[in-house]
Amino acid sequence: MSEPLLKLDGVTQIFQVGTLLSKVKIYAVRDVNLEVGGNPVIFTLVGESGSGKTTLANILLRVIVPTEGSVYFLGKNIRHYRKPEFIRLVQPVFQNPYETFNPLKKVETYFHLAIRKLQIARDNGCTAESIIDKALNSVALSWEEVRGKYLHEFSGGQLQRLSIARALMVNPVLLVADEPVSMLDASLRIFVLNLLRKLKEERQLYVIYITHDLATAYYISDYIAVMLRGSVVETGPAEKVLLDPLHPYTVLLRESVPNPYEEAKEAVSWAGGEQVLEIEEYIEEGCKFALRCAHAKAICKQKMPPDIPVDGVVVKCWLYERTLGKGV
Ligand SMILES: Nc1ncnc2c1ncn2[C@@H]1O[C@H](COP(=O)(O)OP(=O)(O)OP(=O)(O)O)[C@@H](O)[C@H]1O
Repeated sequence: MSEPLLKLDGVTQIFQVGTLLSKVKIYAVRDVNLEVGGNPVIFTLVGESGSGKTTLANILLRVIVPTEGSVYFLGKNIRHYRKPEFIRLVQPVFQNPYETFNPLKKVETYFHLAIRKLQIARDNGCTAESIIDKALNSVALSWEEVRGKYLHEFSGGQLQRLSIARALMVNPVLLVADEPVSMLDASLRIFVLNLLRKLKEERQLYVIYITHDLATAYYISDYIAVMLRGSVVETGPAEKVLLDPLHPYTVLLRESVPNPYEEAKEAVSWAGGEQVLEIEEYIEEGCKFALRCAHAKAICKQKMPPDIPVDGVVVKCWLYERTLGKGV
């Protein structure tokens, strides 16, 4: 693949918040530059509440057109894909599987609808049931187990597998999974995470995994991008970023997880405990961590650091400016 699968170039999303009399612009996502490519990977966006993960997911899924910047899929701006073409390439998996399916309709209705809308069976010369069965088998379910049943007849874990199966029916290249396991209990969480890994290996599927949970991020990710108040502060191979973090914010996060080898068992308490939206951190021009960082210098509060490559990782921090050959 010559072009990266996914490339984000200066992606920025500004929202207006506040009342009519005191409106402020916040950067929900700010100047995000990322590339996902090479062999199929699970690329995780991890961040506390309000860090911009869902906004970025919505941009990747074309639900939102970013205020600035562009997203390229296989070298082509995602805005230039026709809708059916884009749907076949990129599929979402949402947090709450109970909201994916209407309780008054049989779950199979959604599978048949997708087949009809996207003309999947006709293109492949297969029957609808065989396509549904194949997608269900990928998530360890079968047509027999699903036929004629309604939402209340499935567990949360089964429903999340069903929503993954529905996404798989079009044989997408990329899944954008926004907090897909946060509403499941621990054993089901591991099952669904392992399933995503299996799908990556067996179906050559790329996955953007979005989570606030550092432990599951460590468990599943090949690459990781740590988000804070709309900015990606550190990105690179997951082991490197999580075990040997460079950005002071990632260091703080890492210290807040008792033991990363406790695979996805522990709920992560974010640094600083309960998150309070610090509106100043969204609005300020400088680094989003400057107000809380022990290493902050004058420049940190004034100017957003650039993306600085350091030893296979990219870090947005003035501490590493010297590696750009300028000296701090
Ligand atoms: N439509 C909107 N209008 C105004 N502000 C918004 C809108 N959508 C998101 N925001 C704000 O943008 C910021 C980022 O929100 P976003 O939902 O992307 O973060 P998140 O990391 O996904 O958080 P969570 O994990 O809580 O869902 C937040 O301050 C949020 O309040």
